[in-house]
Amino acid sequence: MSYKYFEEYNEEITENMKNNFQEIIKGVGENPDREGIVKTPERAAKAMQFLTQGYSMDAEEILKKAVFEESYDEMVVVKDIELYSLCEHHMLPFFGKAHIAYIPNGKIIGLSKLPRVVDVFARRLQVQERLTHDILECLNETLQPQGVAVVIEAVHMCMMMRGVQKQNSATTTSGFRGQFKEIETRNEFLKLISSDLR
Ligand SMILES: Nc1nc2c(ncn2[C@@H]2O[C@H](COP(=O)(O)OP(=O)(O)OP(=O)(O)O)[C@@H](O)[C@H]2O)c(=O)[nH]1
Ligand SMILES: [Zn+2]
Repeated sequence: MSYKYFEEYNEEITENMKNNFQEIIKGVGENPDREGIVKTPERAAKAMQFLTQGYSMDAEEILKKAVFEESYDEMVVVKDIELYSLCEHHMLPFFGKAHIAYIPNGKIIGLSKLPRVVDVFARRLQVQERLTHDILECLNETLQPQGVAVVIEAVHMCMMMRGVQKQNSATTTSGFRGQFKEIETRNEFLKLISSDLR
């Protein structure tokens, strides 16, 4: 994945976060001056900014750059869009796949913009439900399609590495607007995302 829209780390934020990560390193009982760790606060500060870069992105701006007038009015499905996010409760990763479909209403969107919109909202502190909803509403408002659907399947490290420590449970969330409220359209979408075709 390339991040054309993430240009530079903010020096002041990096410095502040660096100091905080130094405290965390001390807190876990490590020596912050140990050779392998001495640069870790800065690396972690930069990693955290990368992982939350969605706050400085505007999804509608990204989408608007690639909206084309077109009379195609069948379902468009982009499935298996990998996503990485941080849960807002523990700041631990959750990750998985998003599947998106829409039925155009005179306008289509450049295909790459759908994964970009997923990243804009995933690269924040999130819960899976809100992530699903954010993507859905953004596409609905920007494209005003005949219908839009989003399904996200993800696993949460906060449920795997700690807490209940369940390694095999995955969470599915979904949202449907417009024609996808109709069972036949919804089923067609669900069938398409469960096929093995790539
Ligand atoms: N609905 C939802 N819950 C989430 C998500 N990510 C993490 N959580 C949950 O957020 C909840 C926070 O609950 P708390 O009881 O405040 O925190 P906790 O004591 O760390 O909870 P445990 O994880 O059960 O140990 C937990 O149930 C997590 O599983 C998410 O994306 N959606
Ligand atoms: Zn969590």
